[in-house]
Amino acid sequence: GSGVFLIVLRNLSYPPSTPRLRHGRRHQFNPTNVNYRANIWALKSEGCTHVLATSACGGLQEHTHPGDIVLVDQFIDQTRHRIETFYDGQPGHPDGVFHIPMAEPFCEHTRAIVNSVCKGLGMHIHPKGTVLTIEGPRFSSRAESRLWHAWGCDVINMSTVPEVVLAKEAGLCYALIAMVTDYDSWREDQEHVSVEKVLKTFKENAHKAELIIREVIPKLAQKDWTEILRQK
Ligand SMILES: CSC[C@H]1O[C@H](OP(=O)(O)O)[C@H](O)[C@@H]1O
Ligand SMILES: Nc1ncnc2[nH]cnc12
Repeated sequence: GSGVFLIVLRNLSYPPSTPRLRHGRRHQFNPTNVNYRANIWALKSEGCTHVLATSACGGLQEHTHPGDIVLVDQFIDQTRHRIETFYDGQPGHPDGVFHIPMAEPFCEHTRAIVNSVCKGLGMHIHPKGTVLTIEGPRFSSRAESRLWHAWGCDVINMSTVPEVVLAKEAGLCYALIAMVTDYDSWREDQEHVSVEKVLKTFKENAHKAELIIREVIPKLAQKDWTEILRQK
């Protein structure tokens, strides 16, 4: 797959805990079957406070070119078969019903640090943007892709919902580095998305995410997050 990883800071200490591969070590879980709850619960149980996620995404606007990076601050959910809460009434799970506010799904403080690191590295990035998450594993039809484009979404993937939602329920600071790999299928003058296109662009640009993450982690560790985490 796209070689995606999550990197997390444990107990605000450095070095961070090991990267976790969202789709499993053999890329055996498709986006519907990723156990988002187990991943986030495991991080929380390990004492993690931050999640830096990367995702290979399609570009839904002219300005979100393949090769670009978007620091996503909003999502639109078009998934259909996913559990988005730990509070599901099952035995052994947290009690009650949780109507969690979702006006600000991502951690603005973590995003600000990622943004300043990108600036320092001289990288041209998009400091904010909206991701649309589809169920997959199929890509969007051209009509769907045009609709997402008309809605004004910036990028599209298959993994941010419910990952960011569960991270928020768990009180983790979650930031997403969206790596644009293709133009999805809304443009007739451009090659439509395919796995080959995604993997090729991802490989060519993965070093950017690595550079960013290497610098962001020690910066996260330097900041006092007590108050921010207390309010989560
Ligand atoms: C391999 S193309 C579709 C696949 O790529 C993205 O994965 P990730 O978010 O884990 O980087 C997208 O969400 C789809 O799961
Ligand atoms: N066009 C696209 N749609 C959904 N997920 C993607 N991941 C990378 N490109 C994508």
